[in-house]
Amino acid sequence: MLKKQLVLIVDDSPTTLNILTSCIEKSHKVKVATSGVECLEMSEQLPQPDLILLDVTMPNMDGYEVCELLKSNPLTASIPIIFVTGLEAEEDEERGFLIGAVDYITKPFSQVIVRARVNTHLTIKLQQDKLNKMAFYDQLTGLYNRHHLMDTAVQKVTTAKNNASSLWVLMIDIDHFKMVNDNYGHAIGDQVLQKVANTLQLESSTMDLIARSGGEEFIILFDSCEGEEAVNKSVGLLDAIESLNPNDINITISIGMAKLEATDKGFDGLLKRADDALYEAKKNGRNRIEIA
Ligand SMILES: Nc1nc2c(ncn2[C@@H]2O[C@H](COP(=O)(O)OP(=O)(O)OP(=O)(O)O)[C@@H](O)[C@H]2O)c(=O)[nH]1
Repeated sequence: MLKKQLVLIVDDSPTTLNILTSCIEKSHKVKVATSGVECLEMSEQLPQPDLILLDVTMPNMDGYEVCELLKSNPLTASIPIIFVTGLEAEEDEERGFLIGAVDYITKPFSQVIVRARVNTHLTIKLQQDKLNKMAFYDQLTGLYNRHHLMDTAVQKVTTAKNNASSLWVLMIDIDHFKMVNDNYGHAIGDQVLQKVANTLQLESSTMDLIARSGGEEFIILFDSCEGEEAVNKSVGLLDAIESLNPNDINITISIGMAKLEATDKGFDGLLKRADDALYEAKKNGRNRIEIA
């Protein structure tokens, strides 16, 4: 069964809150906020709302200001907002759309219309979330995919160069993975990939960016991490996989590491050095780390 989506209703009038809640609470989860400040706080809290019904005229901070703040915050920018308001002039409605609302409902409202519009925008949000998931994440392991990693890596290179901070790239490849498929079958191979991915994620810090770049290959970016620390972290990954024994199969990985240099113009050269180092690690016997 589909998980119920969450709607945050924001209004300083308890009567309006009650009517709107009764309109939609049968089909959706509902939370309420009675001020703009409360709305901003609740919008960042997990689980985040899938949709916000926002009153315009409220004391202290009006709905337009709340909407602008939500849209300028990367954590809340993608939450759709419907204004529900007594202001019915065309300029008011235009202003609502111009600052990023997806819809505008004027009071007194029809419950049927509110329900229909809420359902429409929740459906769009659900589809948008699914598309984002497919665009950014690897289906088998749940890690980021190569496409997302490449986009993010370019930004990280720019940030590291501007701040003169360090950035490391690790290319990781499971050793002799073809034998796992050949000996145990593709389905077990998939389970091994999932367990390796999970371990790499658990062993890394939340700041590290981990992606499955294809097949049995992974890429990790270490941000603001100096040489000795980066090497220690890589050794930790190597050891964790060696002792994992997924499905009672002895698995090891090889790692190629490279550090961003002042001469690097973008991410490609850095990635190529990590790839060359990985090739050396394979050539020199596997289950080992080589640094470019
Ligand atoms: N089960 C499974 N296997 C995959 C997947 N993607 C790629 N592979 C397999 O991964 C294997 C990679 O084999 P190779 O490139 O020869 O490398 P290897 O056997 O790991 O050998 P080295 O890298 O040299 O240590 C191939 O058998 C691919 O079919 C996947 O999503 N699931």
